[in-house]
Amino acid sequence: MPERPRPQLPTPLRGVNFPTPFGRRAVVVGAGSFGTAVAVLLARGGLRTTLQARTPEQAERLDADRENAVYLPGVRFPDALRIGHVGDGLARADYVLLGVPSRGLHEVIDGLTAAGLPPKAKLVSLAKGLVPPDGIAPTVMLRQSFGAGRVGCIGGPAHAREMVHEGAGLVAASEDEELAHALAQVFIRAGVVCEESNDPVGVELAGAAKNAAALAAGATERQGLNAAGAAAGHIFAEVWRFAAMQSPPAQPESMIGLAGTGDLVATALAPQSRNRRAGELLGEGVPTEEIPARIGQAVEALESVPLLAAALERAGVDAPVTRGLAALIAGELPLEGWIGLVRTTVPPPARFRRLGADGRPLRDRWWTRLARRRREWHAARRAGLPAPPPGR
Ligand SMILES: NC(=O)C1=CN([C@@H]2O[C@H](COP(=O)(O)OP(=O)(O)OC[C@H]3O[C@@H](n4cnc5c(N)ncnc54)[C@H](OP(=O)(O)O)[C@@H]3O)[C@@H](O)[C@H]2O)C=CC1
Ligand SMILES: O=C(CO)COP(=O)(O)O
Repeated sequence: MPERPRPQLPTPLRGVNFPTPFGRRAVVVGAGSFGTAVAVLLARGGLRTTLQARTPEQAERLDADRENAVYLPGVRFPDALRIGHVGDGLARADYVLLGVPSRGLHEVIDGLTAAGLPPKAKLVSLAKGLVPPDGIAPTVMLRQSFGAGRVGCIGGPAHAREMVHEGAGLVAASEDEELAHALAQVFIRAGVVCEESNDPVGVELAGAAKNAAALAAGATERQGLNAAGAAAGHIFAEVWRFAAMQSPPAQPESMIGLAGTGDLVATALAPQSRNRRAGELLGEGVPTEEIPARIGQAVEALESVPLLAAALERAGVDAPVTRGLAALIAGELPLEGWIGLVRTTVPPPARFRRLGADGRPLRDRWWTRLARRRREWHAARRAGLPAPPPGR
């Protein structure tokens, strides 16, 4: 695709002026399609950027070709973009962006200090999945080791190739305002819209939910588009209930804005979407273990959905559709059972709460709680799934 002139986007007006990050050093770890695309933008946006491939051989190839012929063919590297490999380490980096799929993040995060991460360097996850084995959001894992002020993530509709040539709708999220602003400024300078958010976990859960919802829709679309839409809607609502329980609670804007609904539409409509395609293959009866090789790239939802379902269950969230999708992926629920589940699940009704004299909601009456529990028990039984945890 030829390079087209990129729009000059205005830098958002703001009350606080932070120093501009231009000229500082960024390292992108992971030279897949998204890591490569982000590195191209950072270099274009004025950061002194190095893209680190996994091996010296891969790095040599990328540098000789000045393009990533495996993961992002046809995108020429800017002259300013340097190429290296993870063995080069991270000394002198101001920003380290992690462009590896979530299943590899644990290993990469554990190795950051040994790789010479400078004490003030900021860490930014690009992943849209959860980190095994506990299924935690990447920025939660990063903040446990490095503190919330150094950590951020990127979300939003951003297919790699289109982002480089035409733009995307990015969200830069961090609990640190300066970091969110600095990242957004670099992307805007590179010609790509980027919203600033202070809700990194909400943005990450929105990204994981959209991949799960796209896979669910793909697995259901042959049976009917209403069913596909219902599958996606149930999953969004179930993950949202979990997101609202986080500390600090996720914000609704993360789920309904660019990072959630916006990215879901981009993924569901994209002919090249890996997550939706993986769902379609499941719907055609292809066994889960054959799907990654057929797609040839990271399919986040295949690994994140089981982690998401377990996390929702641990948190006591009623999530029959996410649980059913995990069971479909594990081969424990046949396709007909999955479709039946999607077609018959009724979301919990709104809670019409009685208010006490102090204006606070009173606990539900015992028969209301019993009726809710019976409904959930019957839904699980119809789908052939274990009964949901009691006590909600
Ligand atoms: N592609 C896209 O359009 C978008 C992707 N994302 C997210 O970005 C993340 C990465 O996805 P994407 O780039 O598409 O994935 P790809 O499958 O295209 O590439 C993954 C890359 O990560 C490398 N890698 C894996 N483990 C390591 C490691 N331990 N050290 C160094 N490199 C490693 C792989 O190297 P090797 O080739 O050696 O295996 C490969 O280069 C995912 O979470 C995805 O959801 C987000 C927005 C858009
Ligand atoms: O996250 C993406 C676009 O924002 C890419 O989604 P797929 O991995 O399904 O292609």
